[in-house]
Amino acid sequence: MTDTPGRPLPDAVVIVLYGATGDLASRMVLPALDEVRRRGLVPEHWAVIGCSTEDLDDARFRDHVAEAVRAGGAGEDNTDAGAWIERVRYAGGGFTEDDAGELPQVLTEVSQQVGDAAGTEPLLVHFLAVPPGAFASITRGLGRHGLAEGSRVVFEKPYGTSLESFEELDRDVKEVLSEEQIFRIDHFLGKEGVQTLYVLRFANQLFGSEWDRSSVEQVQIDVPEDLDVTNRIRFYEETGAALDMIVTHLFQVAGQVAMEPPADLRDPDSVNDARERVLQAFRQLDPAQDVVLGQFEGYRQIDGAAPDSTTDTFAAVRLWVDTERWRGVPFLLRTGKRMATKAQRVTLVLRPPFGPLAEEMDVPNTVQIDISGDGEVRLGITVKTPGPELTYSSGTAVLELDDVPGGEPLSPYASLIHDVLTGDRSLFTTADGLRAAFTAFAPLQGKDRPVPAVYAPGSWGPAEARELPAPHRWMLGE
Ligand SMILES: NC(=O)C1=CN([C@@H]2O[C@H](COP(=O)(O)OP(=O)(O)OC[C@H]3O[C@@H](n4cnc5c(N)ncnc54)[C@H](OP(=O)(O)O)[C@@H]3O)[C@@H](O)[C@H]2O)C=CC1
Ligand SMILES: O=C1O[C@H](COP(=O)(O)O)[C@@H](O)[C@H](O)[C@H]1O
Repeated sequence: MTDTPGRPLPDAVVIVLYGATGDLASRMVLPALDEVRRRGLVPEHWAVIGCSTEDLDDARFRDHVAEAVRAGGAGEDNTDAGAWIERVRYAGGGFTEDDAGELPQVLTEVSQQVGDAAGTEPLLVHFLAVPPGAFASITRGLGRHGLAEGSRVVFEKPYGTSLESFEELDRDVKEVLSEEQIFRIDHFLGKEGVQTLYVLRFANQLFGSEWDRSSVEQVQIDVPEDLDVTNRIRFYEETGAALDMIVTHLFQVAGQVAMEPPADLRDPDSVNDARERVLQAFRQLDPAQDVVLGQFEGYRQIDGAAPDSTTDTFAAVRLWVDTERWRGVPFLLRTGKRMATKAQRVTLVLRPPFGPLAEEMDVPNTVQIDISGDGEVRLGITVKTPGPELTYSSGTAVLELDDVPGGEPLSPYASLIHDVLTGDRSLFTTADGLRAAFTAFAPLQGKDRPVPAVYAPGSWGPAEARELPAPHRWMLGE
């Protein structure tokens, strides 16, 4: 078992996974539960209960878990997974305020077993991998059926889709839970590359001393995807790229880049506070100057899309962070579906050097952090071209994080689940942070929202988006 320094795992835990047969639970959460188990990041005494609407028995649900874990890529030698899966229980009938289904009975049995074995009452974790429309009803149910007290509750995204719906949901949730019990997931914050951002900055004077407007000309947070949306068209028609990615993931990553130094990096509240506080300095987006939306050609022909749909499948924005550190430095955020490539990169574009070479450098230095997969740090630097002449070449030095001695990257969901178990809230969004994010984003949900420009599938999005990073280009392409 591995505790976060200063943050022990509880002696015993029971995790209830709501929506246990759904897509997210099957593809992400169940494999991540096995990952934390394999890595020794769960207490000795732990159990999982799946809760969903489907009519299954324990045996059939265990088959489902085994298949999810196998498909999640645990590897051929994951033979001991059977031991925990054999203890998994299933509670059918769903769970709402009015009808708790089979859960109370199953939970009583499992808590008793785990508690007896551990000699202490287990911590109860509720993981809500259910459609957002069910968040409020399940939370009220936790209160009404006596399952809220002392528990931790994980909410999937989106926790609200506008400032108003966020406030309404948060009001409902807070009638039952305190802020300290609430863990709002943004899985981008669990990525190794995103977590390395502040360590890179605060542990290395080389970067820490330059992490402001005196050295950084612009910040790019670029997440192009080549994915299609055909299999998620209902969700996509209601959401679009900006709401799905910008106000959620990319704003949080921007907060991670832009935050002021936390008082104590080992204190989750202090880290969380620093990141979420800077969101309050995000200026409201200006749709006329700073936003380009796009829709890929052919989107409206997808079965399920409205023939006159104005849903955005691409969004690029120029965000301004009104703090002393970042005043005047554009944060350029871009994402879209069916683009030329799939990548996830944060780039700090540095100002030209002072001194004798200032006029000669036409390729800017960059600090790049790849936040996909296990993460990578890349330094775009200029060196003397080896040879007899004094000429210059730009190159990239790459550090893959899984090559770091002792490094064994965790997937984002495994990392965040471990944090829930230890009660570390540093990588979870707060109500104040989300309020600030939705406030900055609100102009994109009003009458001034731009009409999406059409772009060719497989491209870098609408041509208009090329202007946003001027005088530079999007570092990943076009
Ligand atoms: N899928 C993904 O890639 C991602 C999903 N998310 C978020 O994860 C959450 C789940 O999404 P996803 O897995 O795709 O959705 P799914 O529809 O695939 O799964 C949700 C499951 O929850 C069940 N459910 C609904 N209400 C209840 C209830 N009251 N009690 C117990 N179970 C219930 C549903 O049953 P039934 O079908 O019978 O209603 C369904 O099995 C959403 O908040 C989504 O926004 C976030 C990021 C990515
Ligand atoms: O939440 C979401 O994230 C994915 C990208 O996630 P990643 O695991 O590939 O980093 C995105 O494709 C999806 O539209 C969005 O809902």
